[in-house]
Amino acid sequence: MTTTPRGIVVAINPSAAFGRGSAVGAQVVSALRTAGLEVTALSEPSFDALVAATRHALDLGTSALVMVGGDGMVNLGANLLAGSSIPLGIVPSGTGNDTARGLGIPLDDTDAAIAVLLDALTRPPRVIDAARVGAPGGPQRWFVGVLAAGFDAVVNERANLMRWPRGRSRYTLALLRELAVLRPRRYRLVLDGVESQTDAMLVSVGNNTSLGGGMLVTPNALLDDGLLDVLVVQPLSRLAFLRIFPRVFKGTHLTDPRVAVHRARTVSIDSEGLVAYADGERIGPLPLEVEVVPGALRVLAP
Ligand SMILES: Nc1ncnc2c1ncn2[C@@H]1O[C@H](COP(=O)(O)OP(=O)(O)OP(=O)(O)O)[C@@H](O)[C@H]1O
Repeated sequence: MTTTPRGIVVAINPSAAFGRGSAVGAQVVSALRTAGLEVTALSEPSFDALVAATRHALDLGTSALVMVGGDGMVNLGANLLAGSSIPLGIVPSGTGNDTARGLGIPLDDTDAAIAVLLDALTRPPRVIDAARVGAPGGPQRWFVGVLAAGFDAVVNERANLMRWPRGRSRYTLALLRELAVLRPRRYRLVLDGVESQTDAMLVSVGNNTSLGGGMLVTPNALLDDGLLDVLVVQPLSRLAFLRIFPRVFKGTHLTDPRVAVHRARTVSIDSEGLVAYADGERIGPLPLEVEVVPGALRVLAP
């Protein structure tokens, strides 16, 4: 199939939010066609097939790439488009949708998200930062939202290993299981070249504000300030951790003296036996190096 530069590519994750993505995808394609756009709709049986199909469609030329899915799909879009002039659109249909949330795209109203997308297509795209992450000397990949390298990453790894239950309760169950064995970990952090060793419960690196479906770990992060917000939560008893944890949903945990946020352009993180996640996707074991690239991404957002 050919795509004229005026055309738009829509990549759909049919399995997003445990199957919601398929219906949302059809709705998006139909609405964009009704609005007069030439749409190349891509939905494949596997993630790898979708990556290949999307790459091919981008090679043929497009005026925008719209991802229908959750943060994992946005992460794919960012990895395909960072550094290019093609804008990334998002119609959220995932579980967490934290990138869309931070960009101000409607989350639970597909018609409203489509209206925002169509409106954004009439204006120059918004320019935001993206972050590059990789093992020292290894290949790098992009993320837009938050990199988790503490207790939250441990919960994510645990939830991914579970086959049951479906939906968000999987994360709740994983959270409860990991809370039972909660302990601080020793970290080596290098922020803009300044090294420190610290014990911490949570270390997150935010380009955006939230992860896990609205947990505002780095509530003051700005998508266009050329900086990363690095959250460090000092060792806490299980009880103290449980008291602070609900406050993360409102971002009010920052007032606790055991919680600090540092700002940096480059961050290296190391801690033994930890696997990091970014945009909800598994990145890999620490050590990792993160670097913000100002203005790397164009997005179709309010
Ligand atoms: N057919 C498919 N097409 C695309 N992705 C797929 C497919 N099947 C499974 N996936 C998986 O879906 C993941 C991305 O999911 P996505 O982020 O879109 O939704 P989610 O996980 O429900 O939401 P969120 O990431 O916001 O919590 C990919 O990592 C990929 O492995």
